[in-house]
Amino acid sequence: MSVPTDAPILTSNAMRAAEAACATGGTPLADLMERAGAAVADLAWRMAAGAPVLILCGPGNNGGDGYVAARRLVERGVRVRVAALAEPATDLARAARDRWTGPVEALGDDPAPAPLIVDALFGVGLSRPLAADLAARLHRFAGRRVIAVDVPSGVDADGVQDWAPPLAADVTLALGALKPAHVLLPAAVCCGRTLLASIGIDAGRAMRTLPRWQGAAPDASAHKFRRGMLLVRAGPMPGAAALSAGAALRAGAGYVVASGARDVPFAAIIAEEGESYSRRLADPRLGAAVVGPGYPASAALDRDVAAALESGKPLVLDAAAIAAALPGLGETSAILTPHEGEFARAFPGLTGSKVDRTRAAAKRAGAVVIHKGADTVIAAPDGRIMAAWPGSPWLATAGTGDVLAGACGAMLARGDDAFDAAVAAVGWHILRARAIGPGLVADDLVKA
Ligand SMILES: NC(=O)C1=CN([C@@H]2O[C@H](COP(=O)(O)OP(=O)(O)OC[C@H]3O[C@@H](n4cnc5c(N)ncnc54)[C@H](OP(=O)(O)O)[C@@H]3O)[C@@H](O)[C@H]2O)[C@@H](O)CC1
Ligand SMILES: [K+]
Repeated sequence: MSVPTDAPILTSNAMRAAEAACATGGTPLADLMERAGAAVADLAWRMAAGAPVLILCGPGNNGGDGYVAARRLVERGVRVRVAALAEPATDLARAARDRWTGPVEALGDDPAPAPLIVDALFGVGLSRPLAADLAARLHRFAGRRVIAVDVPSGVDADGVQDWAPPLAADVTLALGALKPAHVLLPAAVCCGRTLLASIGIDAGRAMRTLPRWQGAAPDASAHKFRRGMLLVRAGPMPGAAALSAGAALRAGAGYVVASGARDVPFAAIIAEEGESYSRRLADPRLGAAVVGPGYPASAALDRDVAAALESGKPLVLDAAAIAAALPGLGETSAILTPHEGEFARAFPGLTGSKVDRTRAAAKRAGAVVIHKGADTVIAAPDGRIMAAWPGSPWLATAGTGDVLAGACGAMLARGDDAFDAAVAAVGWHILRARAIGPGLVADDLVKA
């Protein structure tokens, strides 16, 4: 499973607007469909490696792409069958159908398979779940190699509904831009490897996939305070704060103080017990503070969060500290790192896809939100969105959230914009997890 890095993502409405803008700009929609079909044909030609191909065409423009691909494949000498679910229902799809001169089978009850199936039944126009009888017909192709055109038919491209597609894809070719379904569970796993054919659409940069993480080396004149001084506050489970502090050092912070922690992973971390927390918060060299790892809701947490807010420093707020801080967050530059349960408690009443909900939460809080999970989404209050699918399945283990909070702190402490800091921290976290791989425990992310 993979998606292209730093690639645009559009909802189906935004996709239609981008299409319309293309048409207004002088590129007829038929040209877009021709480019889409050609890209599908090119991929199918490579994947088929000489074997026959069966193209399943739906009634809309997704089916239109299928007819174009069929014509292009035959031009390249591939044996192609086309099976249609219904007559084309759009002018564009009809025109594409008319230019396909081969036979069109009905997609009946017992369709003969082929080594490679191209699923061009439904794309962003799906408006309801697939009928059970169609799903049963498609199940018969299970085990064949499948290319999904734009999205696997049956998934909600916007990622709002969790409809399951009957036929998961080996490769999904997204057209124009990725859609939320390519980067959100449960649909993302059904897409297999997602590729993008940009087909000349201007998709903008507001919503994207994570860029490849490139840790810039500190500049030659860097010293420890310029690289960022971070304060991590420990609660009743100080091991969590120790992980955060260790991660912050690993992620590039120059100087890390763990207030209230005893056993820290590196001698370079200043572990302080006693009453120095407020004094440390007032240190003019301090770049950022982390509160929340290993710190359940309590009066003590409320006091520590209030002191952190009072300091005016950029903050990373994790776990119970998120709900504790929200009422007083104001203009504070902050990164909030909730997992699904914490998100639901901190931001009740939000609807839509994980992208929609995270965007709304960031706006409501006036802070950057990292909505953690296997399909992590990062949102800024100004509408920027970054999707981190696929992360690493090995990150689903205790303590990795504490590590992420520390990495966020390191990036914030060096003066990054909060969204850029969150993106860099998530990228760093995933890259390290992938490098370690099977059997990862959170300590490895810090120590390895
Ligand atoms: N974006 C771009 O730039 C480009 C986009 N292109 C392509 O166009 C695709 C979008 O095309 P699209 O809008 O025509 O919708 P599409 O997904 O083919 O389906 C709509 C049809 O399905 C029907 N229908 C819906 N649900 C159903 C159900 N459960 N069961 C049965 N029927 C159902 C629906 O009928 P209705 O809902 O009215 O009953 C309608 O007839 C896009 O994904 C990409 O592949 C490229 O060609 C070029 C450039
Ligand atoms: K499809």
